[in-house]
This record gives sequence, structure tokens and C-alpha cells, in this order.
Amino acid sequence: MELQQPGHQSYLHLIKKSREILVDLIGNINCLLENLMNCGYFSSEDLEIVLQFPTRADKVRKILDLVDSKGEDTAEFFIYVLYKVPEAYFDLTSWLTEIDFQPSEQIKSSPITNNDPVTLYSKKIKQELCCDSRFVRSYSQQEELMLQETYVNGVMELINEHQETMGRVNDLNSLFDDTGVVNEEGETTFIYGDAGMGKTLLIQKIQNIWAKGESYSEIKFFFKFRCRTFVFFNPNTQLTLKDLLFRYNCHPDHDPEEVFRYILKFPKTVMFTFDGFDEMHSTFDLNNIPEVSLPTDTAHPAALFMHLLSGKLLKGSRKILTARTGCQLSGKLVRKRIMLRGFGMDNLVEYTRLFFKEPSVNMRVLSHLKANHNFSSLCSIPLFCWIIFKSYEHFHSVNESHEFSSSFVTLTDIFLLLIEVYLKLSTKGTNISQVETYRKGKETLLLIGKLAYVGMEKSVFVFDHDTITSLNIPEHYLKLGFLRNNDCAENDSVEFFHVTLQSFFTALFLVIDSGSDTKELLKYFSHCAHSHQEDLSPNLFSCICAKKDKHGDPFTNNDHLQFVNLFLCGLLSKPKHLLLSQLVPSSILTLKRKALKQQLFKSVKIHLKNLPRSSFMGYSRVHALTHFIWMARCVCETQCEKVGNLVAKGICADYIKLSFCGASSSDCGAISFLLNQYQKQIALELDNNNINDFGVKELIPCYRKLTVVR
Ligand SMILES: Nc1ncnc2c1ncn2[C@@H]1O[C@H](COP(=O)(O)OP(=O)(O)OP(=O)(O)O)[C@@H](O)[C@H]1O
Repeated sequence: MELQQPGHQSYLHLIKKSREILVDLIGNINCLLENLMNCGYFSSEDLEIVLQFPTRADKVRKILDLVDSKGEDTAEFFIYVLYKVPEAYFDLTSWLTEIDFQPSEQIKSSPITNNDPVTLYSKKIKQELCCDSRFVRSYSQQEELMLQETYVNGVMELINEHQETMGRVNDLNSLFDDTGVVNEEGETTFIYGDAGMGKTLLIQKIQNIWAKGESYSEIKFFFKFRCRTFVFFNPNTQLTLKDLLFRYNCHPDHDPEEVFRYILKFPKTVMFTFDGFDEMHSTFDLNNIPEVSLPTDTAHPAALFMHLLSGKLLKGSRKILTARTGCQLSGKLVRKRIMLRGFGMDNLVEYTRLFFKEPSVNMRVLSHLKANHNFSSLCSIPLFCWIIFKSYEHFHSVNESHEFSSSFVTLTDIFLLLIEVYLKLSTKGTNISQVETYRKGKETLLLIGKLAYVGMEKSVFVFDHDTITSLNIPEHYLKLGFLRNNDCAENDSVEFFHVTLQSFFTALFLVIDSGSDTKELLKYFSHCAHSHQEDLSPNLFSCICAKKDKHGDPFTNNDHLQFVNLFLCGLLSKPKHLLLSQLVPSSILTLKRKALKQQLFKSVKIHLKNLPRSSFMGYSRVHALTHFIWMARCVCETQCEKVGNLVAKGICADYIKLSFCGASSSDCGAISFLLNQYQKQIALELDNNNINDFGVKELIPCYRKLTVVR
């Protein structure tokens, strides 16, 4: 294409010379006609003449003829429209660059209407996301929580390939910049953290700031998926990428083909968020991910998802994938790895300010947090912080002088409080005691507990209507706040508002159901004893083929089962005896408690005994796995020194290395509790975990037992 500079030639001449190119590449006629009409360059007769022609090419030819007949100004305006609406005329980008079009000052003052399908679709996604992300999905269903009034930044750290921290991410705009890149070829920003650390809320915040135009201005299309959605597709489902994007996010109102063509041509203008990779553990077999050679090929949606992650489809698009800690993603796919570490003290102060608007209550909660580091370390996990504050708010409204009675608050205490709050809200119960509330709520607790347990048995976290009716759960129980509608599955299915709550109800059911014997009670301990995750190959594609290898399901995350065990320990602890004896005979509680105590001893002993040892600085060093941390959490949840004493006897090592075990600050309290009961001195290595100042304080009580701390 040979073109001369416009300075040497008229625009009319330029259009004439490029006639063929323009006829070939101008697709959107409406946008041109509308602007030429609006600014008075074309009359309604001109419009009619153009529209008489049947084909697109003929229409363009006629427009060019008319422009030619009208003179230089119209020709300049014609090119100005092509230049100002690049989304509609993206095929002409290189032509426009080549002619180096420089609009005159006069033409620049002409208003241009941008009604092309790409821009309209981008606006539509923005509007939808703006509405969708304004509110946090409320747990109690009766209240609506504005994201803006509840979100505070948590601590985010960049992690390298050796799992070491490389500094903090302080700004959501830097999620895609060049700092902390672990693999230039990787395409995905992988954000991970423990349950309730705020992965989903972070994704919602990212959607919200994009939709409000506060960030990521180069992004035109934002597609959000929950990984769980891919589990719900029938294994035989075949979709094109276009269908996956447009059917499962909002649909373009105009010319979807043209919008998709734009997306394929400019993948850098597309952002994806995929939330909850750990939820992909599933029944379908991803063994043979079919190749897609063309973006128009069909494949199973999960295969399309994997090809998007790897960049085989829409290479260069931005992708954020979230998962629970421990869920592996191949290094090949990861560009940056970011770990969520929850709330630091500054974040907690801000969250408290947002949550408790009344200054005196705000001050009281803050001083409570500062005085009690067990309390503040639990609050460093945003989900637990919300539950604690929610319960505090409720009890404070009932009784102004309410304080958390014990200086040591366990997770079981918190969930018991939350359930009490919801039971009271439903009965509009006034000042009845916790014991009385539970006694009255026995039937509810048994039925909801049964639902949780039935699900846990089959790794089912979403319940359809048939399951609910088969368990005879009355409709109004679903509205108490424990369950919420599921937005991924079809039909009106429900899920627990958080999977930890399902774990809690499962434990409660195993404790209070008179039909559950001790064997049943303890069965999840053996499921958890050895986590497949810990010896997984880091390559996702080999993981996907794992069913044929001997690795097991790579997506299986057993945290939900570990939480069941933890809550069993809390519920069967002595301080909860009075409360639980409202729901089940005392003798049964005692029997179950004894069996649990023995199980804890056995679990720790077997775990440490079966691990390889090495000699280090004269010690026999054993590198314990995450399961050991869970055991420590369980022992601490009992709050019983006798149990701690017995279990500590199972510690058959004098040096325990707990590096890379995902221990958080609140775990330090648990480790301290357990080691304090150990009869001898012991060395402890805790580097590369998620421990902050709260955690260090929690360890203080066991310092006297430690010979080496690292
Ligand atoms: N940054 C935050 N600011 C305020 N509250 C938060 C924040 N992050 C999380 N929360 C609170 O914790 C709850 C749980 O957060 P979220 O669902 O995002 O956790 P998650 O990490 O996705 O958990 P899971 O892995 O179990 O799905 C939120 O509904 C909210 O109440």
C-alpha cells in the first residue's frame, strides 16, 4: 500500500486511492452513517440512498461516492470517525497509522457518537459488574452489606518459586506489573490463601474497581467465573469459547460475532477471574484434555478453562486464579504467585472502624483486640473476624456491657456464638441464655447437621431441592442464615454460607446424633492422616492425569474434613459439656470425649513416627507436615491440659521442623499449647510460614521448653 502524507494530498484523494481497502475493511456502516448525519454532512436522503443497497460492500461504495461528491471537509470527517471509534474499525488500525492522520482543530470539536457493538458490550459488562459487586453476599440474608463499607485491604505477599516472600503487594494495580514475576512465560496471577482469607472478596473488589473505572483502564472485557461452575457441566458438554464467554457472563446485545472477533484480535483487553481452583475436585475426568487448534473449536468448558489459563486460547489476556493454600498449580502457568495473609494490626484497626461506627464501641473492641492476642490472631483471618464482630455486635445490642467472657476464645466458641445469634434472630428471642437457645433449637440443629453430614460424606457442598425434601428439612430452616442460594448450579439449590460452617454442623451432628457411634465420630481422622496434596507433582497437567497415575485426585483438599475434626475437639471439650448436654445425654458425651482423646494421641504419634528423620546439630530432626499443625489445633481446641499432656507423649522427636506448613499466627497459640505439655526440651523450626507479630507473642508461653527456635 503506497500512500503519501496527507499534508501533500487532500483527504478526498486519499480516500479515492484507498477505496479498495476501505470497501474491504469497513464493517460497521451504522456508526459512520449516524455520525455523518448527526454532524450534518449527510442528509436523510443520503441515508436512504445508502440503505437501498443490499450488500455491505455496496453500501460502503455508495458512502464513499457521496463523501467524494461533498468535498474535503466531509472527507476529513469521514476519516475522523474511523479514527475516533477504533473499536468499530480495528481492521483499519494499520491503515490509519500509515496515513498518520492528524485531525484539524476544527474537526476535533465535532462530537462523535460511539455506538459500536464492542463499546456497547464493554459498557454493558461494566454496568452489570458494578451492580453485582456493590454488595457483599450477606450471610444473614436480612441485611445488605455494601462492599465499600466493609472491604479493607489485607496483607498480600509476592512469593517466589522457593516459596519465599519477595515483599508486599500494596496496590491492586500492581497485580500485573513486572515486580515479583516468577515466570515470564506464565500468564496467570495465582492468588492463594487459607479458608476465609478473603480470596473471593478480593476478586469482587477487583471487579468493582474496574467496573467503576478506577483501575485497569486498558481492559474492555471482564469475565468472571467460579471454578466450581466447571464441575457442574455434564461431561459430554461441548462449547465454543464464544459460548462460554457470552452465555456464562453477560451477552452482547449487538453483533456478538463482531465482538468476539475483536476479543480474538485484542486479547490484551480481556481480563478473567477464576475463583476457587480448589473447588475443581470433581467427578469428571480431565484425563485427555482435547487440543483446540482454533478458537472456534468446541471442547468441554473445563478444557477451555485450562487452555485459557495456559494461554493457548486468548494469549496475553489477564488472568487471576484463586485457590486455597496447598492447591497446586503448575509453575508453567504461573506468572506471579501472591499469598493472602489476612489482616495485620493496621487492617484490623480499619476494619473495626468500619464495622463499629459508634466510637465508644469501636474503642472497646480495639482495646479488647490489643489486650488479647489470641483474640486478635483469630481476627487476622477475615472470615473469623467478621463472625466474631457479628456476634459481638449482636450481644452488645442485647446487653451493652457484653464482653467475651473468657480470655481464650476458640474457633468452636465463635461458631457456637454465630449459631446462637442466628437461632435468636429467627425466634426474635430476647434475653434467653445460650444453653436455653440451644435446647430450643435442637431439632433445627439436628436437621441442618444431618444435611451437612450427608454432604460431607459425598464431598457435596451444594444441595438440590430433592436432597432437602428427602431429609424433611422445613423451608423456613433454609432461611435462618446458615444456607444461601447457590449461583453456579442450576435450579434453586443451596449451600452453606461457608464450607467451614458445613464442617461445624457435621461435627455437631456427629456429636449430638445418638445414632453415630465412636467409629463414625472419628472416621475423618484417618481420611486426613495423609494428605495427597503434600506429595503432588507440581505440574497441573500431570495432576489432571493423576487418576491414571497413583496420585489420586489432585484437587482434593481435605481442609473441610480437618475442620470437622477440629470442631469435634471443641464440641467435646469439657467447657462445652453443659451446653452440649442439652442436646445429647451426658454419658454419650463422655464416651465420645474419651474416644477422641485416644485418637488424638494416636494421630500425633503415628504421624511423627512415620516421617523420615535427619540428624541436625546433634538432634534427631523430623520435618512434620501440615497434618501436625492440624493436630496441634485440635489439641488446643479442647483447651484441656490433660489432653495436651497425653498427646504430647506421642511426640517422638527432639527437633520439629514445621517449615512450609502453612502455619498462621493463631496456630502459634496451638503449637505453644501442645509443646507446653511436652515433658522435655525441644527444638522448633517455623520459618516460611504465615506468622506475624501476633504469632510470635502466642509462642511466648512455651519459650521455656524450646532449646532452639528458628
Ligand atoms: N478484605 C476484606 N475486608 C473485609 N472483610 C473481608 C475481607 N476479606 C474477607 N472478608 C470477610 O471474610 C468473609 C470470607 O471471605 P472470602 O469468602 O473472600 O474468603 P475466601 O478466602 O474466598 O474463603 P474460601 O477459601 O473458604 O472460599 C467475607 O465474606 C467477609 O465477611
